[in-house]
Amino acid sequence: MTVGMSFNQLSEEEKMTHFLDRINAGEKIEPDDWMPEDYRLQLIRLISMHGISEIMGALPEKEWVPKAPSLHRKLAIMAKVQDEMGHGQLLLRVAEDLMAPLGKNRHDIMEDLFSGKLKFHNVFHMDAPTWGDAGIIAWLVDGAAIISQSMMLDSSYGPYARALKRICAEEVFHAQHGESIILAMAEGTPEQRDMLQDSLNRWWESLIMFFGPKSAKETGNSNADKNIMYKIRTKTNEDLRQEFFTKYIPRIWSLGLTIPDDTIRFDEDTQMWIYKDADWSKFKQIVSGNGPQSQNRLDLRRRSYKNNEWVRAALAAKKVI
Ligand SMILES: CC(C)(COP(=O)(O)OP(=O)(O)OC[C@H]1O[C@@H](n2cnc3c(N)ncnc32)[C@H](O)[C@@H]1OP(=O)(O)O)[C@@H](O)C(=O)NCCC(=O)NCCSC(=O)Cc1ccccc1
Repeated sequence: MTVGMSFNQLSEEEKMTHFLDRINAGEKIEPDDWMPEDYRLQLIRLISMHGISEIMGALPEKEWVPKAPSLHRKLAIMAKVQDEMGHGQLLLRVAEDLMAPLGKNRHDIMEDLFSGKLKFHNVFHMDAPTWGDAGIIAWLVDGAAIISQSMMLDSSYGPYARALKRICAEEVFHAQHGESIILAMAEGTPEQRDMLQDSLNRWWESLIMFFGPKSAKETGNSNADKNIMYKIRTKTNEDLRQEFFTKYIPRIWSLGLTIPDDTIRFDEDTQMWIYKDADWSKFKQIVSGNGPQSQNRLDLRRRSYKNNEWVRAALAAKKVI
């Protein structure tokens, strides 16, 4: 920047260069800083989806709170459900700050969820019919979430990076809770092992989908490519999926469980896992609200939002929110 010149006098191109210099130097962008519109929109897209997924993600395990097999398990799963809701609240606050200059707030996020404009993660549209599913969600879905979120701990957007520090620390506790359920079932009766294997079979394709489709790296124009350029994230969807395989496939095999994909293997030449890809047309259907539990869970969220209207009105009258 020329000495004596204020930031506002710069052309849009010069502002962009200044912004990219800042993020390339590892500086954090804060809510009141100048940011390109595209950066703001990418953050809103990612963080509002992440936040709402945490909230919708509490619902499959919430179903297991009354049915947990012991008091110890009930306390742990209840704490996890509360944590996930807390993560959602934290992230929606971050998204709200980004949306405020566009004249939007949390109500718009909820309306977008109810109208289907704002999608939530594929895994939370699925059934969780047995205790094995509760174990797989905590062990492998949280395990996948830790992998995808840890890559953003040093995200260029300060408020997101700071929120993720707390979220990732809590997700580690969740994954340990899941591992404990899985180990107990894997060492249990033949019926418990069968239940666990059934759950893994049911969840495997959803776990492949969790990281999103392979990004269109060639075009350089996918969300992942843009977000890598903006230093919001550091890895592509496929990098994350491969990391997940490397971490969890040996653990799954060591428990004597089988992965429902007889093509899966590590290729020494490419140092990549070869696997059967997910059905991405099915993924599109699921995330568009046509998964087995999509509408039930959306209805539950809709009802609770409506029932709590009076709380929001009371807080707004007191100017608390
Ligand atoms: C890496 C990725 C997952 C995907 O990369 P992106 O750059 O976003 O995507 P990309 O452009 O490659 O995809 C093209 C289109 O596909 C969409 N899409 C992609 N994947 C999914 C999907 N799985 N499900 C549904 N849609 C998906 C994507 O939005 C885009 O749609 P658009 O074109 O915009 O309409 C990213 O969202 C991320 O890092 N999120 C932050 C962390 C986070 O959200 N964590 C998880 C939740 S919390 C958790 O799990 C903890 C927990 C555990 C247990 C219980 C309770 C809670």
